[in-house]
Formats: sequence, C-alpha cells, structure tokens
Amino acid sequence: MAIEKNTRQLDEGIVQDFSSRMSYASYLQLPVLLSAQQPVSQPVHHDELLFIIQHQTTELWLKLVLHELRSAAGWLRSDDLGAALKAIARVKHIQKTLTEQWSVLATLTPTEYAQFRGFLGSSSGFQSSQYRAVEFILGNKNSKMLPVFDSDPEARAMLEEILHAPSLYDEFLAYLHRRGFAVPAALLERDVTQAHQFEPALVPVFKHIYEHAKENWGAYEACEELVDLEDNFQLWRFRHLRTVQRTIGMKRGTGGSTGAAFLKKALELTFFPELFAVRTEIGT
Ligand code: HEM
Ligand SMILES: N[C@@H](CC(=O)c1ccccc1NC=O)C(=O)O
Repeated sequence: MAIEKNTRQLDEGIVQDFSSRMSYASYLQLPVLLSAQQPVSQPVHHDELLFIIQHQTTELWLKLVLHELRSAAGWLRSDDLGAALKAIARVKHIQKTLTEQWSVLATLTPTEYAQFRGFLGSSSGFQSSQYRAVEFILGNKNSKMLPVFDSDPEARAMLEEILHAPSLYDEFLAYLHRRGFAVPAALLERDVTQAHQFEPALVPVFKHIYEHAKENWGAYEACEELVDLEDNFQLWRFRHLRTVQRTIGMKRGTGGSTGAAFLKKALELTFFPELFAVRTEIGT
C-alpha cells in the first residue's frame, strides 16, 4: 500500500506483546544502561550529560576493542592469522569512530566546562582501566600505572593479568618465529611485563617481508595492520590533547598531572618501533 497522509502503516506481523517475550529493552538491559547517566553538578549543569555520555560511549567501545585485541592475540598464538587480522580490522573501525567522536565534545566551551569541572573532584580518564588495558595489550606496559586501581581489585586484577601476558606484538613476533623468520631470541624470551624496546636486529626481518611481500603476504598484511593500529591510536591521543588544550589550556589535570604537557609526552611513545624504522630502509 502506498504511503497515505505521510504516515507509515504497520505490517500485519509486527509483534506488540512483550509480556512473555524478549524485547529490545530487556535484551539490551536498557534500564541498567540508561539509568547510569547521573550528573554530579548541583544545580545540574546542562552540559554534564554530554560529558558523561562521551565517556561512557568511549568505555563501551573500549570494552569491544579489548575483547577483539585479546582474541587477536590468542588467534596469533594458535597460528590463525586470518582470524587475528579480521579482529584487528574491526578495531581499526572502532578507533576511527572514537577519534571522530572528539568533535562532539569539542562543542563544550571552556566556560561551560569550568562551570561543572569542580564537581569532578580527582576523577580523571587516567583512571580508566579499560584504556590502560588497551595500552598494555598493544605493548605500552608500565606497572607504575597500577596503584591508581588499588581501590578497585577487579580492575587491578584484570590489568595485572594483561601486564603479565604477552602483548599483541609479542604474539606476532612469536608467530613470525614459528613461520621461520629470524626474530631475535632476546625478543622471544623477553620480560613481557616491560614495555617493548626498539630491537635493531628485527628491522632486517621486516625489510625482508616488505621486499618479498608476494611470498609473505600474510605477514606483510599483518605488519601494515599493526602500523594502522598505532597510527589510529596516536590520532586518538592527539585529538584528546587538542580537546584538553581548547577546554582547560595549561591547567593541571584533575588526576594530578601537569595536564597537556603530560599528555604530549605520550605522543613520543611507539608500540611497534621496528615497523616504523623499516620504512627508512625500504628501497635502499
Ligand atoms: C574536556 C574533556 C577532557 C579533558 C579536559 C581531559 C583532560 C585530561 C587530562 C588533563 C588528563 C591527564 C591526567 C590528569 O591529570 O587528569 C587526561 C587523561 C586521560 N583522559 Fe582525558 N580529558 C577529557 C576528555 C576525555 C575523554 C572523553 C576521554 C575518554 C574516555 C578521556 C580519557 C583520558 C585517558 C584515557 C587519559 C589517560 C591518558 C594517558 O595516560 O596518557 N579524556 N585527560
Ligand atoms: N582530567 C580532566 C577531567 C576529565 O576529563 C575527566 C573527569 C572524570 C572522568 C573522566 C575524565 N576524562 C578525561 O580525563 C580535567 O582535568 O579537567
């Protein structure tokens, strides 16, 4: 039937009685999800809801990123490169969404934020356990990050587990070793609770992969996927830094750090240094 009065007629079969059936709201636990936005400002500031939802949506996506990256590491461990690459591809799309999402928060002016910032106390994104877990699994291990989670034993235990597990890169290098590539033994036996440090002897391994891509397509593709992951991660960090600069300038952070100056230092970090170093060597 054609549309009449610019109003859509409902199809015959549309289910309407959910007294004993699973509904949208019950499957998604919407009463729990949608009751978790509780502004703390008094009187409630109009813009605090934006601030809360921006963070909560980020945490939801981080939950999926973590799920995918942990699975990807596991798939590499069992030599299932295809499954690992599929998970990483999904993570890359989530990262793009998260980076784009900063533009929503950028509509919060410094004046508006200053009107409710005081109510946030000492809370800060620095205390995000899921964010820290993602950093750890990508290889930016740092046990000094743990004490802020002492009052949250579950979060601390989750982080300790990831700290003591091989990172995604550790798993990739072990995979390459099993496939016959000359990955330095020091890397395969390294203390995985520490941040990965640049290993010059790994660069020729990647040079070989890049220069013989056709014969090593899986490894080559994985290298490029990891470069994308790092690139995307840095873009998120950069947008965070710019958002911080435009909302609080050079103020100290609520978490106690120097603020923008502290965040800027993270832009010097790298997860996969040899994958960037190999660029200099290619074609020479
Ligand atoms: C107006 C918005 C924001 C401001 C002014 C801001 C400010 C800051 C500052 C100053 C820090 C340094 C730690 C501290 O002393 O507090 C920090 C860290 C952090 N923030 Fe934000 N932030 C904002 C929004 C967000 C959002 C939306 C997220 C998403 C979850 C987020 C996640 C983080 C994370 C994960 C860290 C730790 C970064 C690291 O360890 O390098 N921030 N933020
Ligand atoms: N660190 C921010 C406060 C902040 O952005 C924040 C506060 C509570 C929960 C998450 C936050 N996001 C990122 O740090 C500030 O210094 O203004």
